[in-house]
Amino acid sequence: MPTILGQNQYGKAENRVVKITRDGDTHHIKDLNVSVALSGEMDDVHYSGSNAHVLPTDTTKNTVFAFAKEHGIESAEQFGIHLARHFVTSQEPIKTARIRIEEYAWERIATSDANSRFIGSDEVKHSFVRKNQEIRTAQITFDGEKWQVVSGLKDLTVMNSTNSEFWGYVKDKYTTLKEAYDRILATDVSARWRYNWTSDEQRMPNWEKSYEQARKHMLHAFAETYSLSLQQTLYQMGSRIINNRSEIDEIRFSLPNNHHFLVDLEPFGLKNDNEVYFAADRPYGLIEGTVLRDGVEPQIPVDMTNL
Ligand SMILES: O=c1[nH]c(=O)c2[nH]c(=O)[nH]c2[nH]1
Repeated sequence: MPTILGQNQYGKAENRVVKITRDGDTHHIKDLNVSVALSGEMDDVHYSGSNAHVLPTDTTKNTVFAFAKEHGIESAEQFGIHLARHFVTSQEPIKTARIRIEEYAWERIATSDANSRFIGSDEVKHSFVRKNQEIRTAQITFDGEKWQVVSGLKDLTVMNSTNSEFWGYVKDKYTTLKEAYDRILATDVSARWRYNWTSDEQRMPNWEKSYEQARKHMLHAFAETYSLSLQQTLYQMGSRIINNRSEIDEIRFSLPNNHHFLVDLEPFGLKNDNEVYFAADRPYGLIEGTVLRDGVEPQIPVDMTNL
């Protein structure tokens, strides 16, 4: 045969499942985008078209919705673990399941405003505004023995309006950038972190707490680092998480440097004393890197933070 089949996987991508949990008249929302990718003994379907090993992608979609009802959605990670375990243990030919999840967060609309027409009503218990700050991500992979859980977030937009400098860099004949001793540092954080939990189902991390803590540590490190480069800030954010969270061994960041250029106001006879900036959307610097616990092998793919 002149050709052979290489890596392959299949499943239903982007199942948008919204689960409302009713606790009396107080409701809770979980809003997920779930992508299923299965792989295993799938040579025949590719070579001859025999579907004998193929669980339809349509079934994987139905399973996502049925599991939301049967198991509930405690956390993105826990939900992904249920799904991955189900596909690998219920279907002989399926050897590995990878579940990718994006979670969109919602928060209750606060109605403490004295003028609110909702005061005294039940509205606050079932009215939500989508938190547009960040999207939470989770990827769960199970091969029948070992688990790999990589959680993360994207589009977490942050800015320091001072405490950032950039100078002392290489200058060649094309360099025009002026050294900055007080600049804006802004980025949209995309991060993926890997848990060292791989097998003992009795000792799973607390996924919700771990996410909140990882997010908190990266934000605190961003705010507290007096930055000489975004690269330095990246390392501080990662090492703060590794040092404070023993369940996390590796974290990878993709950080666009959202440039803010001082606007020349001289033509209008005005002095710009680091007050008025042009926020450029492109091109942007792109600073990416992994921070690891010492002695640990990296496993998060280089491109994963761009998903
Ligand atoms: O924090 C930065 N890192 C760079 O590598 C870089 N390069 C550049 O032009 N501006 C910046 N800023």
